[in-house]
Amino acid sequence: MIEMIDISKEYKNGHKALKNINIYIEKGEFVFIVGASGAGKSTFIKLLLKEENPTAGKILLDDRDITYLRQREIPYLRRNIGVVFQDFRLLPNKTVYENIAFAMEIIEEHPKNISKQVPMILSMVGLSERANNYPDQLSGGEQQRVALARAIVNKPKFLICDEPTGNLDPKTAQGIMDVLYKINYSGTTIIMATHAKEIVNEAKKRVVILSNGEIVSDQQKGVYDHEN
Ligand SMILES: Nc1ncnc2c1ncn2[C@@H]1O[C@H](COP(=O)(O)OP(=O)(O)OP(=O)(O)O)[C@@H](O)[C@H]1O
Repeated sequence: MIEMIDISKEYKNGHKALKNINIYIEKGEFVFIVGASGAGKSTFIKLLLKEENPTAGKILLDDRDITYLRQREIPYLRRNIGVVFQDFRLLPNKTVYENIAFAMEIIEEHPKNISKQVPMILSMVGLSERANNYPDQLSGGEQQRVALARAIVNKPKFLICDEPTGNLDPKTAQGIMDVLYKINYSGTTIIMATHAKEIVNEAKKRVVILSNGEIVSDQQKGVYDHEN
């Protein structure tokens, strides 16, 4: 589970990006975080990834207080949280296989596990045929599948996605969503920040709406029908 208790974030320039956020995300949930540009979605995600610290409140991850972590405690978090961004962020000089394997190498997985796990994940995201291609030889949708494979190869409990379909056409985006639903079905908790109304409204999942740094709606099988 992830829990935020009375979380606020004020940036150094005095801007209050999040105000008194209270949210509890159960293991296995799929949660959309939506809201207009500037509503605080990226800040919410940065707090979970420990890229920013809150100015008030508490964050719990599986009952462990992660509000303030020391540098040496961050790897604990990174093993539990996979992450995917709008712009894929693949390593251009590594093949698809190597990009995914690299995520396992940095946590010092045994080479035997790597050579077993990477082909399995590639098959799960439908990219077995592309293992030896480089990122610039792939379509946007394929690159995002590689990013997804890399994010889940170490079996994190949580997958955080920041606009994962933002650079993709609707059909390709739907393909990415299908992979995300499959990952969620296998037990991974997913938190996805997005502007993609159609995807949110079709999904019938939990929808949390942020507006000016506050949660203004939090509904199971929710919809995102606000203007902008
Ligand atoms: N490092 C920063 N310093 C000061 N203000 C910031 C910083 N990062 C974000 N903000 C401000 O905080 C508010 C929330 O920003 P955030 O990036 O979380 O919004 P968002 O909902 O993700 O927007 P978008 O959909 O455009 O990515 C905005 O008004 C933004 O200008």
